[in-house]
Amino acid sequence: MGKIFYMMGKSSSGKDTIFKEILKKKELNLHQIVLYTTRPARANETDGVQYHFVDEERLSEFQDAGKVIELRAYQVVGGVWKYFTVDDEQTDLDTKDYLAIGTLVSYEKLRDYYGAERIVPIYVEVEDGMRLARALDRERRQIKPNYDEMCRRFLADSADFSEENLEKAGIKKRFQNEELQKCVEKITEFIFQSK
Ligand SMILES: Nc1ncnc2c1ncn2[C@@H]1O[C@H](COP(=O)(O)OP(=O)(O)OP(=O)(O)O)[C@@H](O)[C@H]1O
Repeated sequence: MGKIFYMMGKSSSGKDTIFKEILKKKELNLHQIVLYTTRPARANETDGVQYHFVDEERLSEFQDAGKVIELRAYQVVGGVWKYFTVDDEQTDLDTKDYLAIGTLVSYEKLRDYYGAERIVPIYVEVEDGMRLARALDRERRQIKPNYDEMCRRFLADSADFSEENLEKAGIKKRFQNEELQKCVEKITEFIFQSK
């Protein structure tokens, strides 16, 4: 039986970094779930790689077919961009295991859709002060740092990943990301055991 290993954590907890490291481990044989979005592709993006870029009409077709597992909509200047997970032919849980990143809410939706035995949460945690310092370091390296947005995300994630919400979602196991390689090794071992 295939499983979806679902990585979550507050902003700058290191999800993206760990995700890439885990995918490099060929022995785990994990596949990616490519999300869908209605936002236009950026110049350096390729359809089917970062996202499947689709229009509202295609989204409606997926919705009518009951294939949209979770959807998030963001108001942006000039419209609304939607990001969503589709139960399409790329996800073959009979034979393959997957690695994905998401929010606590999207985790719960996938779990309700596929069943708890198929979705394994991987919650990454870093002490708040260290996490904020990493977020600031990362932001400083941007060509146009956006400190307002960094602070907004930091505060929003405190609420989204509150102890109460983690408890409600049934998240018990936590992986501390103090030292990257140690954390990656622990998660790799955990995935092997959970397969
Ligand atoms: N163990 C670690 N030690 C030091 N720095 C780390 C460690 N893990 C990640 N980082 C750094 O912390 C920053 C945040 O990591 P990353 O972008 O992977 O976080 P994220 O959880 O994906 O954040 P977001 O949700 O905001 O995109 C990056 O600059 C990354 O290089």
